[in-house]
Amino acid sequence: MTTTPLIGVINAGSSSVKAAVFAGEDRLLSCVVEGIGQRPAARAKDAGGNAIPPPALDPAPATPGEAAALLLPWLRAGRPLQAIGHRVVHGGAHHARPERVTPALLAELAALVPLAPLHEPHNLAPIHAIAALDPALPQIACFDTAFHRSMPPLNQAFAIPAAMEADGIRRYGFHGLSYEYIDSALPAGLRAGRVVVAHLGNGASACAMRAGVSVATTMGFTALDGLPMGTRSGAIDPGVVLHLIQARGMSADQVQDLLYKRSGLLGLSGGISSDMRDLLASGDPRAGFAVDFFCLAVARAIASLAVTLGGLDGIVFTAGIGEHAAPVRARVLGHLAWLGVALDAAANDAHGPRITTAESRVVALVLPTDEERMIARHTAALAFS
Ligand SMILES: Nc1ncnc2c1ncn2[C@@H]1O[C@H](COP(=O)(O)OP(=O)(O)O)[C@@H](O)[C@H]1O
Ligand SMILES: CC(=O)OP(=O)(O)O
Ligand SMILES: [Mg+2]
Repeated sequence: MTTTPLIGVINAGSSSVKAAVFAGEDRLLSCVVEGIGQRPAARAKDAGGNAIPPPALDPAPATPGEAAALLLPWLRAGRPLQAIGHRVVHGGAHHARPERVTPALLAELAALVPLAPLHEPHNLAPIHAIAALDPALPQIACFDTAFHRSMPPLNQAFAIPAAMEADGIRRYGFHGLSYEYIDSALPAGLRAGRVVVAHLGNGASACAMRAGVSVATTMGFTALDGLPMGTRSGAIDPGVVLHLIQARGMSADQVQDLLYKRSGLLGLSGGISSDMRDLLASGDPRAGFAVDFFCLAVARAIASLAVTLGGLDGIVFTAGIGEHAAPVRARVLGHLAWLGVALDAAANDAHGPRITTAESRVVALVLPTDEERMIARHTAALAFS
């Protein structure tokens, strides 16, 4: 009798680490560690969604890499995992699909750390920890950039000297595992249509896709471009960066810290919070300004991405803010009413899945993303094919 292999998954994001065990499409258990670097807290669920004791966070992890190392023994307790899949945010120009981890691959990925300073080190740390503990256990790296390698050259280029693109300075795009999962969860009729997916979490981006293929996306060479995020600026006039260095005497490290860690919702709100929950609950006008800025930026991105598709049939909201923040969705869609988007307010308050009226020309949906399931699918396909 053959048994379905058990696959462990580690998904280190910028503000959280999610981990899970899958047997085929069955999610046996999952855990999320949030508040890393501040007040870390863990929650865990069994296959039925019931709370189970999470791993002890002792010592308290200061980075997602440290949290992932604590999660590993918990994932493996009494369970012989046959492979582990990891989200690796940046795969660079040469990795268009998931790959088995080898020392050569790890050396190549280490060179990409400066392009994803909030993610790549934390993605690679657990891979190294597991390789040291159990060198025979197959590990699979699943790249957030891979899904976007299909984008047409026009949507990958920056308007800089062409030779620089050949040297790798181009739009890579991120959140690809999330977009790929959402594609698999779209209703069949919409899947063939012109769809913009808004992945709005602590990191946020949007992607124009059609028939399972990424056409254009808001994030760029790094996960700093595009929409404003929890603490990242999103798109900003590059002249500001030059000014900060040349006229204000800031070092490159100081500018990096400013744009990655002190900007976005946190910066716009005057330091109130990077968390959309806090901003929506706050009566402070600076929090309201940050929320307004975010909603308008998302709506502008959706309209701009619709151009790359030649029109728009569907909008999907996903990730922490997209799945849970009804007021944000309502405001974004309000800005897009002129495109023929008619919000169903009651359905939106109930978190969908469909949040537009039957008459709406464009359908809007709320679909929970599942990057871990996508990683498990890729890992099983690659490790046991
Ligand atoms: N109920 C909610 N209302 C508004 N925002 C929420 C809610 N739940 C979660 N969020 C937002 O989602 C973000 C986390 O999203 P998630 O996709 O889990 O992040 P990550 O980028 O770490 O994977 C939080 O920073 C928070 O702002
Ligand atoms: C790429 C990225 O920004 O990821 P996250 O949303 O997990 O921070
Ligand atoms: Mg995420």
